[in-house]
Amino acid sequence: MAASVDPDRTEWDVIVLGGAAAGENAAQYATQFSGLSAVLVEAALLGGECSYWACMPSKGLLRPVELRDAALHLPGTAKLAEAPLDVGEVLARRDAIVHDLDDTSQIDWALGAGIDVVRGYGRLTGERTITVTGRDGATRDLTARHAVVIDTGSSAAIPDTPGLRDALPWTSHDVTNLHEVPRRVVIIGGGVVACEAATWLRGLGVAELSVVYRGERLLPRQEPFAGELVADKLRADGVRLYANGDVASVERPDARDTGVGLPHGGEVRVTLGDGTVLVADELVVATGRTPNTGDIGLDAVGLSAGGYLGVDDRQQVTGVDGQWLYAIGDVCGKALLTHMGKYQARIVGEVIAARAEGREPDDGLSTATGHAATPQVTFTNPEVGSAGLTERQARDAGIDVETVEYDMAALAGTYVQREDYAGRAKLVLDRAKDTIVGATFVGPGIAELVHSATVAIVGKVPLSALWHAVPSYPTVSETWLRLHETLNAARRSAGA
Ligand SMILES: Cc1cc2nc3c(=O)[nH]c(=O)nc-3n(C[C@H](O)[C@H](O)[C@H](O)COP(=O)(O)OP(=O)(O)OC[C@H]3O[C@@H](n4cnc5c(N)ncnc54)[C@H](O)[C@@H]3O)c2cc1C
Ligand SMILES: NC(=O)c1ccc[n+]([C@@H]2O[C@H](COP(=O)([O-])OP(=O)(O)OC[C@H]3O[C@@H](n4cnc5c(N)ncnc54)[C@H](O)[C@@H]3O)[C@@H](O)[C@H]2O)c1
Repeated sequence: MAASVDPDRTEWDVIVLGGAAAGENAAQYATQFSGLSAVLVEAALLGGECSYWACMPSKGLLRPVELRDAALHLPGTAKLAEAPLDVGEVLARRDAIVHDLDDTSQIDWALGAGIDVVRGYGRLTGERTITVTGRDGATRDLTARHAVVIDTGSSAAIPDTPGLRDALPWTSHDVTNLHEVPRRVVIIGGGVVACEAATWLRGLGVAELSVVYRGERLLPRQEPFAGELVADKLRADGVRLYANGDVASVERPDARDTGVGLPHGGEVRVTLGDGTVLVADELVVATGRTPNTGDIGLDAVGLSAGGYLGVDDRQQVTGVDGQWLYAIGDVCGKALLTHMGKYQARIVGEVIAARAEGREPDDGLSTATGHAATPQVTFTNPEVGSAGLTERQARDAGIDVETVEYDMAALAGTYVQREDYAGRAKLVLDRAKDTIVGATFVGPGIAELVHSATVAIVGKVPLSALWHAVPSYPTVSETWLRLHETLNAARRSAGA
């Protein structure tokens, strides 16, 4: 189908509400071999959070910080790295990475792929129908012949702490698109966003940085040692960590909306539950996400607004008859990660194409297998990479668990990287099947190691077969060999 942006067109085979990367993939997979037509309805920038406000700018800010830290800890480059980062250049590269918040290249991609784009805010109005409101307030009614896919994503959640909203704190949008580096910053939250943001803010020169979070540990969804190793490094870099830190109130007398990434007013005072007062020039809220389902017309199709959308393994929304409504990405709450949203999109696109032809999709068109191995890399220093289940999750799932851990600092492959390498690996095994159900690696430069674990988990490769997968010397992948040897030794001594 030729691309068109015909302003009078009202009907397509597939409507995707929300044009993030996942939505783009769903439209592509639904149309590419089927002859179906699709339109993306996008209220802001085509490409969504990841391209402009999340994954891409954050990784662009983290890379120079990581590189300088690695150089500082290697004889021969340490002196070269003593100079602080060139903040102007780092921010300019970040701006290039987010295309100066211009989505022309993504629009060109969509139209080139034969996918239409309608700009505006869409709401369901009934079965397979959406009303889009443009920036000028004009409305347009769209109908889908076969399917509607919801990809409206999520937004930063702001807790109901007294004074917090009125203080106009930075969210992930501001901290990834910062234009000034404040001298003193308080971050509320201890998850992925907080830990990554603390890493780049300190690296870019924030002089006083405090992180206040609920619970004992950073990165609470990971194996406990992950948060501990990240905390050790943040502390060593001068970041103050407030575990079990409840924020009682926030005061900022002259909060002002100065624009994205600029300080939103003057000094801010953050009072913790134990009476500690932290004074800063900016406050960052990183306490989780809220699905964007509050105002997308869910009541028109019999669903409640505000929560995550329940879906089955074909990403079809549960509680709606007729096999026409699907949801992908953050909005379905399965895994708030770009690559998992795009995986769901690939499956959903093919499911829609099959059903449009009148056939039920084959069993392989299910997101169950991929989700059982969900990989994630947190780009802190050290990096935290994981796939599948933690030990806790595996035990809760009733699996007969066996675990093995290894200190990655003992590898030749990590010693050549830096003298002070600190890292740890852990495998979670299903004892009965002798297969891996979870893996965690923590250390500088482990990001690319994660996919080997994902392959082992998805392929259900027995350990006896993995033993013959020989890692190159001297690489970080030799972690696999040492984990095998450690496990064999433990099994032998248990047997003896
Ligand atoms: C700081 C940060 C860093 C991150 N880093 C990573 C990372 O490194 N790797 C990773 O895998 N994940 C990362 N994530 C998570 C990742 O950004 C999200 O999982 C991903 O963006 C979710 O994509 P999505 O498809 O759900 O939609 P979103 O990216 O949330 O986009 C939804 C789109 O829908 C549009 N929209 C919403 N409602 C409507 C409507 N009613 N009508 C029309 N359009 C609408 C919005 O304008 C938006 O463009 C990060 C998140 C944050 C906050
Ligand atoms: N590299 C990546 O893959 C990457 C990077 C960033 C974000 N993400 C995704 O984005 C999602 C959102 O990340 P996030 O860090 O915002 O959320 P999160 O749910 O991962 O972490 C929230 C943190 O805030 C703490 N918290 C919650 N309420 C609090 C309060 N009132 N006071 C103090 N602490 C409080 C929690 O204890 C937790 O530590 C994650 O699920 C993650 O998958 C991924």
